[in-house]
Amino acid sequence: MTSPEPTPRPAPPTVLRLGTRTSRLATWQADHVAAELEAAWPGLVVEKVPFVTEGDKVLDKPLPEIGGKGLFTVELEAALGAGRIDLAVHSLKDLPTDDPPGLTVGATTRREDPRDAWICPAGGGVDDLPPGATVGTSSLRRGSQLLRRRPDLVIRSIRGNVETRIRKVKEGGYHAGVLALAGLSRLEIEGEAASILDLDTMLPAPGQAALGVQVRADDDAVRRLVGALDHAETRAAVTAERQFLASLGGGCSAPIAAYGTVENGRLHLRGRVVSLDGARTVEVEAEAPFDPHHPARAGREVGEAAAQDALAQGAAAVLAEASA
Ligand SMILES: NCc1[nH]cc(CCC(=O)O)c1CC(=O)O
Repeated sequence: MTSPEPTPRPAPPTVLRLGTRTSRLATWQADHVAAELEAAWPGLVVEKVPFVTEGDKVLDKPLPEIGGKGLFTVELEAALGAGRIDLAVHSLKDLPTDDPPGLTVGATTRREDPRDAWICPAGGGVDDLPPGATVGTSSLRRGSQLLRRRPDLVIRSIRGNVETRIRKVKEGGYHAGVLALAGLSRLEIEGEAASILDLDTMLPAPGQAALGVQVRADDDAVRRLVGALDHAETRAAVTAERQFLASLGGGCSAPIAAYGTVENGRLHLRGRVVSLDGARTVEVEAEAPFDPHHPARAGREVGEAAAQDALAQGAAAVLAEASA
């Protein structure tokens, strides 16, 4: 009996097509991933392919109203599935927790500062706003956490990319706004923040401040290349956060916050579900040993445990109100 010749490993492609949105933030993120890939794999060339998504086009409606998961991602995912691009770079928090068929997150890059920044021309923080002040945010997570601290505030939708939202607040339509600090630092405009919101006031969105590099699940060559950018501690933390969200049945627009950290060999998760009026909060914590070789395993376990705890404390009722 003759054993078959071993199949030679296909040579990695030397040119990768990277799909990205075209906002300044998305462009920075795409350039960052391209540079990291080219640094990790000498000889590799990454070409950017620009996309305009539904979320970029519809700017006159509040995000939760347009609804729909993957508002900023579906066009890229379709192109990736069809083989028109080899990888897609997203802000991980914009990426729905369920992988579309045939796609997977090949890398979660090292997370930056996950906190939210307070944009307020008058300076100060949440406690310094006058009674009844208006805050611009389209995020139910941000709006409900603000009302939890300051029930008198008026939350109003604000749309547009990072720079547009800062401009709208400065023009006086709102007393303040909330933006991810990571977005400001990538654009080198942290100076626009009046202050940074502490985690007790404003727990971040699952995946905030990490990038997700999406690839075809069966594309071993690209998975190997992109895998070099995967950061194990970030992978564990964001897997826990995204599992918490998924197990609670929430999408990116649900009033669900979560923040995972790895310290002293343990993965720790804080999760929070807040009613839209800020009156009811379910707060949970969970942890498990962190194994750098299987970071996602602990992540799923911790996220699921935290979600079950939240459900036992009535999270479903709090969320039902939000989706009604
Ligand atoms: N939904 C838009 C979006 N997606 C990711 C970021 C920030 C960067 C990040 O979290 O990685 C932002 C802007 C914001 O929330 O202020």
